[in-house]
Amino acid sequence: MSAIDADHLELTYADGTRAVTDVSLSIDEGEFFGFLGSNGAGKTTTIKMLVTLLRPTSGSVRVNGHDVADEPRAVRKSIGYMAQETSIDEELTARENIRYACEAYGVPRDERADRIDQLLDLVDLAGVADKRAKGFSGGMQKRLDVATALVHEPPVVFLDEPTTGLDPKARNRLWDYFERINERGTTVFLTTQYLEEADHLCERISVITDGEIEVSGSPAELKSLVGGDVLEVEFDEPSDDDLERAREVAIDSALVDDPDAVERTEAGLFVTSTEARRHGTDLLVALREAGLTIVGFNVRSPTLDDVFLTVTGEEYEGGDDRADEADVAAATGEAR
Ligand SMILES: Nc1ncnc2c1ncn2[C@@H]1O[C@H](COP(=O)(O)OP(=O)(O)OP(=O)(O)O)[C@@H](O)[C@H]1O
Repeated sequence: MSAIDADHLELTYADGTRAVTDVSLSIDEGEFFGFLGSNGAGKTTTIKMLVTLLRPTSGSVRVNGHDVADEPRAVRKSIGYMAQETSIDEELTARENIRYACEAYGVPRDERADRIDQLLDLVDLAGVADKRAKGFSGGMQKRLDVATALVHEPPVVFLDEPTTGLDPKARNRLWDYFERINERGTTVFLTTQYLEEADHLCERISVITDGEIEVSGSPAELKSLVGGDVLEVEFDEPSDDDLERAREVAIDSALVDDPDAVERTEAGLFVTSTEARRHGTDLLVALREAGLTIVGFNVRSPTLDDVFLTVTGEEYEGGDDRADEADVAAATGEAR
């Protein structure tokens, strides 16, 4: 059985915005699934339909075998949802927050104490269980958020940008918990601003643009769409004319048969080619002969950022690695 089956979902908001125009998904039980798209592409709207918070304008969804329109309560009981906004109460302690979630999700009374202890352990908050969440770092609050979404041991969890704004260390810790949950058999549906996060965690990814699924596949399958390795070349303070001349030299080179494989960057070029490793130096020679001064070059395997650029023609927005300064400070304090 699929954990999530969405068939031609559409959603138009009351003001006429067609946020989702065609989304079909089939996600297996136990799969770690990534849902990627630029800001405003329709990710949150899709998630909200899957978790029963928005009724599709058309199309149907089944989650854990239950129809979202006909059996919303059964769906809600079988999922955990970590929204972009935190759901924790800062005035309560970590333990009280989880206890409150147990009550809300109807966890049987005699199971609650054990469940709370297990979850505090799972997200490494046992040591601060009786401290108020107000004093927690951003990373600790997110971990508490994860715990509250898991109290009823749902077979499917939805994580909407769970690591946004966290520093890399706090993000890495959360990745561990997500992997642990998934290893226990939980299906995970993740959206993220960080493509490296999707690459690290997800078995399969769908990319949504303008409300429609553009492409789906494993990270390796998606990377193969880029069409080769990427040769990055950087010039010494190039003018616009220099960059244009360099682009023409690259397009004329034996490395490239499609002009779209050559991308201008701020100070150089990205050239995608299956021959980049073997014959990249020929291009460097040609560029030098054309009078360009090369100050750096590198051949690398494609990343999901390259996939996004190839598939959508745009750079992935939101891949901003700067964490909140307050978060970094708090996380550093936490490490001491
Ligand atoms: N309540 C609403 N009423 C009208 N339009 C909306 C509403 N909520 C979202 N939208 C619009 O629908 C489109 C999709 O938004 P959505 O929040 O699903 O995108 P997203 O991919 O999750 O983006 P983000 O990464 O910014 O959260 C956008 O154009 C957005 O402005």
